[in-house]
Amino acid sequence: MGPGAKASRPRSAYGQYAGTHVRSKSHHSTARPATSMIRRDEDDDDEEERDFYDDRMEAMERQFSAFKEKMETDMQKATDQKESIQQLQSRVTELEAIRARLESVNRDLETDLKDAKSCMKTMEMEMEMTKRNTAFEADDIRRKHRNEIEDLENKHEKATHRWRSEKEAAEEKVRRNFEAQIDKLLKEHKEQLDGLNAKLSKETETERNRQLQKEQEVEAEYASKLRAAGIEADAKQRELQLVQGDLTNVKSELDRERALKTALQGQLTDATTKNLTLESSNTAMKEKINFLESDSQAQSSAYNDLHRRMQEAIEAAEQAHDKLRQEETLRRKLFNQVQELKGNIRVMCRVRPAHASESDPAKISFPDSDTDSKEVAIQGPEKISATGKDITAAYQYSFDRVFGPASQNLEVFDEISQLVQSALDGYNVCIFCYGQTGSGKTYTMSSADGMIPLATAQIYAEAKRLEEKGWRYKIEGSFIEVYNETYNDLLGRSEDLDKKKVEVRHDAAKKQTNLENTVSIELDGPNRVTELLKTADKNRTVAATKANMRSSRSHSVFILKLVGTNGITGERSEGTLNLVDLAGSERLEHSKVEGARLKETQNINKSLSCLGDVINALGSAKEGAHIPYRNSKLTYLLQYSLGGNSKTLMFVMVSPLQAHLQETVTSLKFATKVHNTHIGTAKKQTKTA
Ligand SMILES: Nc1ncnc2c1ncn2[C@@H]1O[C@H](COP(=O)(O)OP(=O)(O)OP(=O)(O)O)[C@@H](O)[C@H]1O
Repeated sequence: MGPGAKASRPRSAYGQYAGTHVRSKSHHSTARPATSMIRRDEDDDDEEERDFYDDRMEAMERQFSAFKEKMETDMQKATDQKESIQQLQSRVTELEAIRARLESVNRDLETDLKDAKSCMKTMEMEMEMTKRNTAFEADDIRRKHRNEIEDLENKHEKATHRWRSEKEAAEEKVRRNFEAQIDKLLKEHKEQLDGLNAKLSKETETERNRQLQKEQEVEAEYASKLRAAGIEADAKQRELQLVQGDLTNVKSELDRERALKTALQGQLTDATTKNLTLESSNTAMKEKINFLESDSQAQSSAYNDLHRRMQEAIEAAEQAHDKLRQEETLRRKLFNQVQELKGNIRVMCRVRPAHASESDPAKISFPDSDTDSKEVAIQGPEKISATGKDITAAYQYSFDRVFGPASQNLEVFDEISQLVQSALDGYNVCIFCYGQTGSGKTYTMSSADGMIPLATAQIYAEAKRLEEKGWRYKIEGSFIEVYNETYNDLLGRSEDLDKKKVEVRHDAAKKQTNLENTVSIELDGPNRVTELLKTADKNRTVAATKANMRSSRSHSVFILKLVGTNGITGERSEGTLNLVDLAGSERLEHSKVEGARLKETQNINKSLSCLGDVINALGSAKEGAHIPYRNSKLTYLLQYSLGGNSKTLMFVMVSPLQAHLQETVTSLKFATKVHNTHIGTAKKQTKTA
């Protein structure tokens, strides 16, 4: 910097140092010659300049040391920060390691959770199975008890019968003994009586003789005494008084004798009375014997009468049986007429109860539950229009019968028991449950007190009752699953599921369906049904592990073939009872599923819509018109159980939840369509041999 710039240089830039400035260098300056003013001025300028530079240097040094100090402090700080960064980095590394460890633990836990969940699922399934098995076992035990009670009752009846015949034999024996005893007693009594009579007459005779002898002796004595007295009267006057005294004595003795005689006569009278009493008791005894003899005659005549009346009763019973048989035939005819009047396709609706865990129930009401129980009303979600009006949609449906959430399976069965009776009478009957997954189809059909166990129990009881009317029934059961448009035998080996080809053949002439490659079990006792259901359930469980939710995605058809023959009237009837648990009816959108699930969904939608088509065609078609049974495996299997020659009942099952409202309305609409269908008259499969 030049000296010229000095005047304009702002010192204020260094002003901060000005107050503290120590001019040590300026004092150190050499003395200037006082002779030359110019030179002195120049020296002054130099000095000033030097001062200035000194000041600057000092300031710079101070700045430098301050800067150095600051640098050192900053360096220190930087070192500290580096250290703390390093510490933080090592902490971060530690935390990273912990996080990695925790993540792996988390992954392990998730795997465990998954395992536990699948374990829980398996356990739930096992529990369900155990529950069902327990229910079936309870049924077994109940039936076993019932059989045991029947056995005991039979035994009791036999024992009573034996006891009665033993009692009769014992009575007969006692009667005979009694008669023999009476005979013996009478004999003894007669002998006694004869002995007594003989003894009495002998005693009487002896006594009479003794009296007579005594009288004669007394008379002889008296006569001799009289004679002696008469002879001696004259001679012995004085002796007269003695004799008179003697006479008095004799008289008194005579009186005594007479009294004795009277006493003896009294005794004789007594003996005669006794004899008479004995004779009268003898007569009474004889009368009694006669009475007893006449009683046994009366008894044998009563027996003959009874025998005759029994024969008459047997004949009357035979006639009554004949009449009963005729009435049974008439009953079947009338029963069928009633069924026809009710229509050959009936629709009933059942709303299941909500579980404790289910909230948000739909608004479902039963307007005529106190009277006919045929209506169900559903209210849609609440909506208010732009003008503020309540425009909540309300739907009302009417069916042959509506069951509310409180209804029990037994109550439901009451309504279908007539159709089960029809199957025994030779009709083809098809009862199916329709509704979305979880709406209660399986509960209604296959639970321990569901339609399948109750229907088979009724069939057994009814078949037994009809035995006395000459009917003998052969009952055969099969259980078929329709999954992905293929048939599976639920009574076959579980290894054969989805492998063994089950064939369905129709005999158009006999209007019968025959299954090939399937196991059909002859149900010769109620326990066999339980076994059958257990096998089917086991196979369904195996199938469920192959495809999740398979039971909801497949149709199951329980088929009972009932062939009855009447040995007396020569009648024969062949009926079939089909109990169908349909796959869940909810319409899954194809776009939302893929792969195996898509195929399942397509097949379910196809078979359910085919069922609707078949019912629709049956309702509208003329005789002989084409019915599209072949369009799905389900309708093909049920060909002869849907339509002209059969009676059909559809249960539309309804979930009580608001979340399922849309599906509920769809199901109820479908059911209404079916309800409005009128199918032709059913024909009974009866032949006369
Ligand atoms: N009437 C009822 N009373 C009591 N519980 C019922 C009733 N109906 C159904 N449930 C219960 O509701 C649940 C679903 O019923 P269920 O399994 O029968 O439905 P689903 O329609 O057969 O379903 P999926 O199509 O999956 O087979 C089950 O836990 C069942 O026990």
